Amino acid sequence: MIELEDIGYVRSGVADFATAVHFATDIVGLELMDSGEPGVAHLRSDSHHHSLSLVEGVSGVIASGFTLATEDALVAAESELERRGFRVTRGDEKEARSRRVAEFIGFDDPFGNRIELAFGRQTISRPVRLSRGSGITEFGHLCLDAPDVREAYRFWSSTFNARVSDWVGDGACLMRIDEVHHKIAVFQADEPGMCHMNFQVAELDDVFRNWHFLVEHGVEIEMGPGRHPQSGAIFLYFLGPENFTYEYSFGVRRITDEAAWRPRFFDPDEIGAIDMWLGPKARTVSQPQLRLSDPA
Ligand SMILES: CC(C)c1ccc(C(=O)O)c(O)c1O
Ligand SMILES: [Fe+2]
Repeated sequence: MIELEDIGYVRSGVADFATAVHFATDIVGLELMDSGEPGVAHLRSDSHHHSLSLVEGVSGVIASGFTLATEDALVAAESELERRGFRVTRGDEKEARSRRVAEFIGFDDPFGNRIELAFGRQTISRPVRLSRGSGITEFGHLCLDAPDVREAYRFWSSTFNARVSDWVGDGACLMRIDEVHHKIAVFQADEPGMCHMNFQVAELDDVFRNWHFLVEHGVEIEMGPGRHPQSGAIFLYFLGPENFTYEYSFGVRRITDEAAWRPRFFDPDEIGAIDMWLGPKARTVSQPQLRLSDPA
């Protein structure tokens, strides 16, 4: 069993680099860090150097990064994954530098999502300088696509310390690795990919201020504002360039009594299964418009 310390970063390829960087900064509000690498933009949301990297090239998610607590844990994880039959590669110095980590390994999960495990992620002491007043406080969670969500849960819970917090039918599984209701989610989709990347905001008002801002700037709102019955968070999903879905949310539940928590099963065909406010795009999970990464 490999103990994930935290979620770390998303690395995503973008064909139109300038447009994607403009969106991540001026629209989403992330801080653009000086990467020192042409064609790579690091976007900061919290005390870490970055949580999103945009890499000029082929469009689509490159990897999802997680942190481990120690170098020994990384070495042990490498052996453990190899023992389980995964082909593990170790990042070289240049690649580690680009991720602002000391060391990392990478492998493909059983569905084709590239996963990286890192040790020694860089912390920045000065406060974040958000590009606009979006109220972002941290990278909240990432949601991966997989064709079989139950199978994905089996992978995450048997390989890592991921525990299911809630299910939405067979369509979505929300998993925690610490007290936060979920930091990893899996959403049913035919292909591997990134369903969405979530950023927490400081107050409820930020969700609504951001909503107005996004609408005024012609950004496609995919769902919300609404409230998830699972984490209890007020959410807003919107579509960035190259089909990259962002989510802002506020007020995610913390599971403080680990022994007492029982995962709940929400029926995707039930009204309000993922939005207690019954917003137009969120009546049921089985509706095709909830394919967050595919707005068509
Ligand atoms: C619809 C997706 C998978 C979803 C469902 C529930 C929550 C939550 O409770 O916060 C999410 O963040 C989601 O992204
Ligand atoms: Fe989410």
